[in-house]
Amino acid sequence: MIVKEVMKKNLVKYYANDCILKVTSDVMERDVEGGLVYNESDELVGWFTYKELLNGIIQNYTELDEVCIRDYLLIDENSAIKNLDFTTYGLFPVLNVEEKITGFITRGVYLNAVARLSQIEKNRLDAIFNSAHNGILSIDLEGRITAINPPAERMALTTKEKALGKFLNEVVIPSGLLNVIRTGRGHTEKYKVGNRMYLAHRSPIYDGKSLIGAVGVFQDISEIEIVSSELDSVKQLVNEMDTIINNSSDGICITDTKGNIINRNIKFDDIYYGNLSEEEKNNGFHTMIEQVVEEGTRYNLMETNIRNNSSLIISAIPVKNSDNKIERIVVSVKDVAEIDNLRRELEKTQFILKNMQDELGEKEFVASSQSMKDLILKIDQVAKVDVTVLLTGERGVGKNELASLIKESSSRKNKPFIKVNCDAIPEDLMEAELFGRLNGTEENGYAGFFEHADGGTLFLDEVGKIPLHLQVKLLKVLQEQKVNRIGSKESIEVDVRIIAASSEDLLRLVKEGTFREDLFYRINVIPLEIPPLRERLEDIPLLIEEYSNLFANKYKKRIDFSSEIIETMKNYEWPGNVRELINILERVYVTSSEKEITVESMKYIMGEREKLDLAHQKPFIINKVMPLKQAVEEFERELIAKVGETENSYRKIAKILEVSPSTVMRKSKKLD
Ligand SMILES: Nc1ncnc2c1ncn2[C@@H]1O[C@H](COP(=O)(O)OP(=O)(O)OP(=O)(O)O)[C@@H](O)[C@H]1O
Repeated sequence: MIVKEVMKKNLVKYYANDCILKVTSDVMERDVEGGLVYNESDELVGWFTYKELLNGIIQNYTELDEVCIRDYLLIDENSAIKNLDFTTYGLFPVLNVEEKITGFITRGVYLNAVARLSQIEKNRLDAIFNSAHNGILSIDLEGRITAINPPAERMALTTKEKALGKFLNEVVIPSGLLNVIRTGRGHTEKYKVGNRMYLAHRSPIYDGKSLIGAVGVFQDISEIEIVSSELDSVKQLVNEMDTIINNSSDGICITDTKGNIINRNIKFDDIYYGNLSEEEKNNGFHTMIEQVVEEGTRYNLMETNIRNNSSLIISAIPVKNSDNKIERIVVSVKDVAEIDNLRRELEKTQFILKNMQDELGEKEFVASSQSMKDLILKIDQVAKVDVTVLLTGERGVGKNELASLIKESSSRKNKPFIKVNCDAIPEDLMEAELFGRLNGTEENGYAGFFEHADGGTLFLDEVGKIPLHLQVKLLKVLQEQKVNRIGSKESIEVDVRIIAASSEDLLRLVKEGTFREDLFYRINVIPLEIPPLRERLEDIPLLIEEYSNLFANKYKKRIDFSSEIIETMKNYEWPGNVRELINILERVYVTSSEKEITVESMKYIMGEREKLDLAHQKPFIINKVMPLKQAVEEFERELIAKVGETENSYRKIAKILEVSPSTVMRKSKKLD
């Protein structure tokens, strides 16, 4: 508000010689509180108010000149009202921009204007007070409520009418405001009422230097608290996600729908980027992202890892928001080499476990013939010495059994015993299986059988099946007792006792050039030949007894074998040696419903086995309904068993069935 808006316009000019009484009645009539005084030349000489006129009347002065105040201060009509100071002057003459006197302003006019200003200000503050989102409540020094706005009314479940003038404690529970009165200091506090959370800022109210009350501003922060705790859980989630992403063994990358990378882990750089040229790094990715965005579904891709020739499985998965719109794409890259390694490790462990389980078998080793007794004696002697033993003999004579006996009688009895059937391992995998592989990084590599057998015994069954190019490496390992994993220059020391076995004549293989002579002499330190079963017929009755007990237990029935039967069995050739004898006994137990087997039935069963060639032409018969998976497994079982009856190695069976030897081995194990 400025002077121009409230001043009295200069309507009447009073002169110094004007009569006081006349001027008084004129001023009263026009209700103007005072006026300006001029001389005869119309120049301003002073001013007066009621006070001066009254004083003149009391003093019996006659002319205005005697009471007017000649000291004056001219003010600009655009001056702010609030800047005027009426302590020295009772009236200010007012000048316009042209410096002409246009009126005056008196104390009364000024006070009126200030009162109006105050009212406006008060209304404004009231409006703010009442429309503030936060609750505001003030008290006086006694603790009585002096003001409360609608949000505070709602928080305190009261009304302004009820609350005003009441003691604070009668209206609200937290009484922190009284502390402010007591200490004169403000504070901030968080508190809970019911299930709502509040934040209070409490401050003292001072009038100049003296404390006159306290005001509290209360904010309902329940929603903020919820949002903040949600934010905390989101932060926690982000942390967890980061930990998962950064520690994943797969490469993970998160992009927006344009393929811009938002987050990716080190593995992703390692597996995926390591595989790309600079140019591919820039745009190889985008084609896949575009496809996912266009089709809205997962996209899978298989690429070759140029560094280790293994396969990379790349998947791009869309992440949709609640409106089913794609927001992000998660790309994961998996190096199949790692899965392969794990699978190999698993197979190896299963293999080792199986060996151990075999070890735990209940059956007794039968050696009643003189030749076998002599052999056991020799084994007992050589077992104690850490020399390489070569066990030879036809298939099924018991080479595996004797290898176990050697290990059992040796000082390495409680150390690892790894049996490796060299005939069962595909040629291209054999090197890695025996000696291990480095495969880029330390954790990607895996140990071979030599490392697994460290400190113990390694049984190399069908050693003649090791291909020529690996025989050099094997010889080196045997001589130096050190292995180098494929791809590694570092040698690993191993302390392994070797037992080798072969059903083929190794000397013949040496002559044929498929087995190295130096390796032959290296493993042929202690040769032990196991005679075929037909040359140690004395073992047959005991073997029958041993395995008959075993099957009686397994099939929960007992079948008696008469001396006639035993004689019949002694007359058989046993081309498959002890393994064949066990198979025939089991067949008797499975097929016979009688307590005693007749010579005819026995001959028939043994004769059946001689006619195995014919069995190849026998059709497979489905005689009951079963799940397809089981049927397929049974079919596989039949098929492998049929071929197995004529072929004595996994490799030969595999060749006929046109699968890999490891498949045959795996399936036969499964069928066991
Ligand atoms: N003297 C024995 N006493 C008890 N069981 C025996 C005896 N000899 C062999 N067997 C059993 O006969 C089966 C074949 O034996 P083993 O596997 O040791 O023969 P192998 O000569 O190693 O055969 P392959 O050359 O096919 O590997 C096994 O079940 C084994 O337990």
